[in-house]
Amino acid sequence: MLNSSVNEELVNVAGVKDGDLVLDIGPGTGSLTNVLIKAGASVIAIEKDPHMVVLVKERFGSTDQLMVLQEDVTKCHIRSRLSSFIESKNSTGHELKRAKVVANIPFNISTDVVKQLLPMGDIISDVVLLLQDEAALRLTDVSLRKTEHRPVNIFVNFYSDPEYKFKVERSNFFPQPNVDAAVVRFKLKLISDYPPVISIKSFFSMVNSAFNGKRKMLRRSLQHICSALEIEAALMNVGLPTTSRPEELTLDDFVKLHNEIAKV
Ligand SMILES: C[S@@+](CC[C@H](N)C(=O)[O-])C[C@H]1O[C@@H](n2cnc3c(N)ncnc32)[C@H](O)[C@@H]1O
Repeated sequence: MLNSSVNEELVNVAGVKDGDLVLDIGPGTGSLTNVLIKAGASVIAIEKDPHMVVLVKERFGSTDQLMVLQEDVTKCHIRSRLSSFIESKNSTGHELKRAKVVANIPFNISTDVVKQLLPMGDIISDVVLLLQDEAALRLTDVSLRKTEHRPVNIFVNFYSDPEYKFKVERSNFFPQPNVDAAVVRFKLKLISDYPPVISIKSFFSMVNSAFNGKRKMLRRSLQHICSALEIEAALMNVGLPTTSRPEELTLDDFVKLHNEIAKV
């Protein structure tokens, strides 16, 4: 990162304050980690590259605000790492509740990381990421109604309130990538604020099946769940046309439809 103010803005967007617990994914040489530590946070950094791990440990050797884990974040058991850290801090008189995630992650793992983190609202309050601009727009724009974008939008909006914060031009990076980046914030919902579905697992299974039959009417793509007539009846009962296609439904429509089908 050539422009260090971008790291400061990431930390500001997350509202990091003294005593917060922050997960930094891919600390690299530690430029973002440094801003987090200066803001007074306790930082858990997960870094895959052993050389970077050595580098970042050397850079912050004298601080007890940093724990570096040499792991691949997509394979890491983040929940147990965070909860055991919170428990051990709280046993020494702290009052840590939920962690924040602030990270400048490689673009190729961003969707996996978003899918991994958003369902952890019980233990994480905010996820602030620097993403490829196109991915940032796709994940946060609730008005997008393109078939290929909708399943992930249903997922993101089920678990969080997403917000596109600002664009970061490619000239801020070295080597310069051939795409721009953007900062996004996901405010994670507590479990009690999730849309009221009868079963989260079967809800997402239905959403995914609906979109697997791209541009197909739901009465056809959901036929493995129940008959076309039953799907048509469920659509009518929730106030939707019997000819509805998945890209025409909002998150709320999917929730109502799932709960209606579950009664069958
Ligand atoms: C774009 S650099 C970020 C550097 C740093 N955060 C900064 O602001 O200067 C990405 C870092 O993520 C690390 N990384 C890549 N894939 C990873 C993975 N699956 N798990 C953990 N770290 C990963 C890389 O080794 C690299 O250090």
